[in-house]
Amino acid sequence: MDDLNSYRKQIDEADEGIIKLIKKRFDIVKAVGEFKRAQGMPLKDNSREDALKIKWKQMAEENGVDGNLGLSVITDILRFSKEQEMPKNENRLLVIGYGGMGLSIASYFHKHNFSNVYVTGRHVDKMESGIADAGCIPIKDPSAKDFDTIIMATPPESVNSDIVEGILQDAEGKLVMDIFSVKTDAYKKLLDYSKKLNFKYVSVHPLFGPNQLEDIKKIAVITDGVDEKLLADAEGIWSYAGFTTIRTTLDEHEKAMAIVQVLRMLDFVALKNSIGDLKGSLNVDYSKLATVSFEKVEELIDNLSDDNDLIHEIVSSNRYSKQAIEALAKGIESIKSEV
Ligand SMILES: C=C(O[C@@H]1C=C(C(=O)O)C=C[C@H]1O)C(=O)O
Repeated sequence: MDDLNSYRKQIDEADEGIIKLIKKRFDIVKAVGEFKRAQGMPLKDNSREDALKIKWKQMAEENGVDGNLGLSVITDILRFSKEQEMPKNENRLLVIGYGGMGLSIASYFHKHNFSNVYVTGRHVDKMESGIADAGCIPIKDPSAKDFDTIIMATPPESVNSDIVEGILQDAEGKLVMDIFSVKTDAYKKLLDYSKKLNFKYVSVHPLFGPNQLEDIKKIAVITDGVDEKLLADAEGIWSYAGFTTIRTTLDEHEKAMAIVQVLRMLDFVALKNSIGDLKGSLNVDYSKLATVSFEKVEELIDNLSDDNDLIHEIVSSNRYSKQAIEALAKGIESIKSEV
């Protein structure tokens, strides 16, 4: 037993050494960050990062450690390293809406260098602990005057609600962004408001769901009628936190969503219905023999079919939905003739 304790003591010492060296590395990275900012250089340097990854893999192997472990350690270090380099962003963000997307986005901003992230909503008092757990500040009856940027993480129909109207009344000169997945009625209404109330309006669409923020964080930014300076300001907010922004026109977004959202949703609904039908007519319990791939597909279908309102909203508001339905029907027809 004494031997085990003595080994563990040595392991603990080695671990402490690792942490201390990581801290030493972060301190140097911070200094690099200050140097680069003073020089006006970009903080991230992809070629240096690639070279480090190759070097760490080699170094690990030369020291009898699995090269993949070396690679995975430096990849993690680099991820945190850039956060060390970034100074806190003092932009005062107000997120309206504490649903899945609102809270995920607010918490992501908080975790990635934004120090002032406030969240509001109709029953914000009931959500105070959830919002605080996400590192953000719950606020009741906020005034837009106290913020720089307002992100509307609410359903599109909220543009007609007293709470949103109340906040926007005071938003003159502020940057307002919605994250609606369909850019039709609510988008037009916000556009009208922005002209009447003189706020800066940029419409964006996160191309991920509330539980997917650790993966790819792509955000579509609608460019129609937005000048370059305002576009850059809006993109700057997202990219500071590590989101990737993608410029698109309203029409290109609609067309792409006819495939990415409408076609996929209809296809899944059709698949769900036909799985049910075939299960009935064959009278088989297929689930016990389901493959991993099938289970993945079923999970996607289940996630989607929980949200009939969303499907309805997306399908009914996209002006290319009819074409998507025709394409789907044609796709099935062509299978029939091939088989
Ligand atoms: C510290 C630097 O800045 C960033 C952080 C790096 C690191 O942690 O090693 C490497 C490249 C940059 O993305 C640098 O350029 O050396």
